[in-house]
Amino acid sequence: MELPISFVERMKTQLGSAYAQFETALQQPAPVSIRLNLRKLGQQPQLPSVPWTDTGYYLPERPLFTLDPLLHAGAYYVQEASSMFLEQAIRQTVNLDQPLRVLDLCGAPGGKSTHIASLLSEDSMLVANEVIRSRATILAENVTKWGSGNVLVTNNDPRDFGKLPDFFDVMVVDAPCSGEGMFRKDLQARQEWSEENVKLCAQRQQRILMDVWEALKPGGILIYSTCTWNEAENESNMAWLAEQENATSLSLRLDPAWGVEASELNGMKGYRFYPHQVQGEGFFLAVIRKEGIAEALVHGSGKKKKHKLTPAGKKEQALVADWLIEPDRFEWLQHGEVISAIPATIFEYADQVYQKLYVVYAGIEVAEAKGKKLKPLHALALSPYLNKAVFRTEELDLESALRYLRKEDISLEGSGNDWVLLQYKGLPLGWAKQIGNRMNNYYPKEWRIRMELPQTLEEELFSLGQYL
Ligand SMILES: C[S@@+](CC[C@H](N)C(=O)[O-])C[C@H]1O[C@@H](n2cnc3c(N)ncnc32)[C@H](O)[C@@H]1O
Repeated sequence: MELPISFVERMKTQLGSAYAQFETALQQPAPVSIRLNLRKLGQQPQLPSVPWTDTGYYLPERPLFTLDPLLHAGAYYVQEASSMFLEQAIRQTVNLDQPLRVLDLCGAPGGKSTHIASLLSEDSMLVANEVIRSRATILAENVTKWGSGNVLVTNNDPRDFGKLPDFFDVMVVDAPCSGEGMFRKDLQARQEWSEENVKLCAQRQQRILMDVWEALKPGGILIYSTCTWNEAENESNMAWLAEQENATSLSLRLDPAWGVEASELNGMKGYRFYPHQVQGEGFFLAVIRKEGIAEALVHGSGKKKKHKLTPAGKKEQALVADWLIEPDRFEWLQHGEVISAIPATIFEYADQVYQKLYVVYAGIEVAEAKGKKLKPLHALALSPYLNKAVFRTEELDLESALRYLRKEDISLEGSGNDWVLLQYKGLPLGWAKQIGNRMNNYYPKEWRIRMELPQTLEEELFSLGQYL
């Protein structure tokens, strides 16, 4: 692997005698890891676990993930292991038992957003943001598959968050960076790297931090991370932030067996991941507290306010309410023909987000109402709040599941005129509609598997199911 010369020089200075081990590790294949969605999968797989998270596992090799229906069902997320350290940062510095408002500023494709969503209580709200429109769509897709009802996906520039001063209890800024930690996986990262680019990245990160700082509550927690090793984009940026603003660095407890390295610059602490010390890619994380006293969270002010979110019509609501388990936990909303549900406990805050930002997706999109016709939406199928009891459900084998996910015609015994929930290994994949003896495939076109199926389909090609 060809590494940029000035990168090598700098890493030699940074790592000293450990440089040779570091370079050897960079020649090895990157480990493959996944993080489970416990709302969907109860069992622990028979796989070695990622030590700093409760839900991360290493796989022996990189399988054909695309051909695992369980991935499309949102049962797990393919995520690089070091990044799962975010869980330690959150668990050790945030009280997760209280309702929180959390922002994941640089969210796409959704590794950290889905992880945060799994850690938060159901009364908390996560705003998963991505500035690039096409990437915000991918983020919304992954958040929808994950199925948490309390996430809003937004498509805004960091500076737009200034319109929500002192709003968030926790902010995660997983900043765009020079990507040195991805060198062994990503040829483009190696080719695009330059000292000049490192400087530009560091400046952009400072701008991003300044833009969102105002939206963090006094006493709130900012978690900053990158997948690069140079000091300019990491510790120096934290020290710079502490010079500009009233910010304190927080320490995390480390288990020495993890191999994570603690660093410090001007009193600002950071945590570094090197491939010769951990089973994961390059990563840096730091936790900062904005000084000041946070006010207690009160849900709703009691005053009548003009809301941007429109309640669903009583008639429509009555027709679809039993499509969710615990329908009373939700506020039912209508936007054009789409009826959706959002946890009542986050309604007021979600409305404030709608007033100020561009929301791409929110809560659970339940149904489309066209005149008297109601169509269940894909997000409902993927939501753990779906009330399966009110729908006809059919279990698919691997081949039919993959054909369904490719949006091909599938045939099932039956007749009538019914919405049918299709499942694989007990997990919903999406909807089909029986019309007479025909079955119409309602899998979202833009999400379909485009890859041709191999001649013989064996579960070992990959299904997480083989490890359960
Ligand atoms: C490291 S990636 C985020 C990965 C994501 N957090 C995850 O875990 O899946 C950084 C993201 O920042 C976005 N980004 C690029 N420029 C940005 C900017 N100026 N402000 C905010 N985000 C930006 C990129 O589009 C990219 O999605």
